[in-house]
Amino acid sequence: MRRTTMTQFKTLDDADVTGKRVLLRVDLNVPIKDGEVGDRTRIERILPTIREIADKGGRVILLAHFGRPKGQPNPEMSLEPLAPVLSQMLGTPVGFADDCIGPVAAGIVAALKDGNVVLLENTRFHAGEEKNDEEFASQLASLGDIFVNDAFSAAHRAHASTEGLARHLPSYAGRTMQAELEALEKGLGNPERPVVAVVGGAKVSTKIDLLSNLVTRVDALVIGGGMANTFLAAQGIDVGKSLCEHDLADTARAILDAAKTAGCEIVLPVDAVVAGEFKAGAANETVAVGAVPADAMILDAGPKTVDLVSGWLDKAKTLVWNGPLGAFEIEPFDAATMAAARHAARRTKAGDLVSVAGGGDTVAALNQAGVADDFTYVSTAGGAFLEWMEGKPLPGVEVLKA
Ligand SMILES: Nc1ncnc2c1ncn2[C@@H]1O[C@H](COP(=O)(O)OP(=O)(O)O)[C@@H](O)[C@H]1O
Ligand SMILES: O=C(OP(=O)(O)O)[C@H](O)COP(=O)(O)O
Repeated sequence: MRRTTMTQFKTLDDADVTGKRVLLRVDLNVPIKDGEVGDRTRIERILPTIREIADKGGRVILLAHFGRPKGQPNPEMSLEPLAPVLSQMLGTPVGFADDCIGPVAAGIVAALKDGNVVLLENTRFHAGEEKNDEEFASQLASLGDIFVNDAFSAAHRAHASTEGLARHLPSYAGRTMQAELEALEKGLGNPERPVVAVVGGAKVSTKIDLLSNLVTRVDALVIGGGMANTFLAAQGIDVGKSLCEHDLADTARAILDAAKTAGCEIVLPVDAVVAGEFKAGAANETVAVGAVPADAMILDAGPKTVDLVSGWLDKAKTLVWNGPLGAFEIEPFDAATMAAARHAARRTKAGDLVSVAGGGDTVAALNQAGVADDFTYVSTAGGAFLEWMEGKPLPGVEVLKA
């Protein structure tokens, strides 16, 4: 189906971290529910790298983004609440600096002792992060002696803390970065057909372009969640107030054409659970996709769609899944995602399916269904995982090879 040769970058095995200031890029873009961290998988996965560096006497300076604050400080997207969570999970104090560059960051880094850990504020509070600005990258670089990237799930972004920084400092892959690439290669390097991809979720504009390539690599593509609404609308179906990117209608139609050319079956919802508000327990009804009321929004796939998806999961030998089929965080709109997760898990346990799923919310959904351990592999990455599958070079990985 793809792919690159295995890892040609340096790892922590090659790094001398003792007494060094180690800028460690991690992905703390975790689901937050009622002000609390929901699913902790992304944090759990970075603990071994943090511990290894700290145990070897390195000074760990954590860099991460949260949400999409568009280059401006935004208290709602502060990483500060993550510091006590990290501290509790690591079993060691984790300091916090409320800026990732400048005197505040420099001061807290200068005070670090060997084995200490500090978290710096959201890198995306500076416009230079997403622009991969040289000056911003060099300001980050001035805080460290070496750079370790353990954020595979952000490796598809050519940002200052995922890509630019690696051109300023000696750079290494962290243990999670290494493990993700090895596991994906093992699970999907040479997949058994039919390969069925399921793509849902809410990040429509950033993921839709990937689909035109994905359809050339898989036998069927199930489109669900918010992503499906854009495709339904592109076919002239009224989706009411649903999450939908109407200006991507042409892109959606081009993907449908590309799928036809490639012989990839596209599976779209045939029915939907709709509600007037995005709220747990909101009054809802199940309707055919052609009958969504103008003042309602699609929040889940309906039972006929669930049957359709199950049928494709039965045909599949390999499943690649990113993005939930509905707003699974709020009941009862979790039904389709839970049903598909459990169905795929059953087939995997029976030895009939290789199932690889990824994405912050997708992992949370699998944990909510209680089946994450039954999947062949669960990646922390969503968009990066899909881009890896397409064979697209990931900037955050490529720069480590340079
Ligand atoms: N029909 C829908 N309407 C609104 N939001 C949806 C819908 N279906 C799924 N979602 C939302 O998609 C989000 C996950 O999307 P995304 O970030 O793309 O996935 P991942 O993090 O797994 O890559 C969830 O918060 C979920 O509530
Ligand atoms: O959560 C992430 O991606 P994902 O939702 O595709 O898994 C990563 O942290 C990247 O975030 P971004 O899509 O805002 O660049």
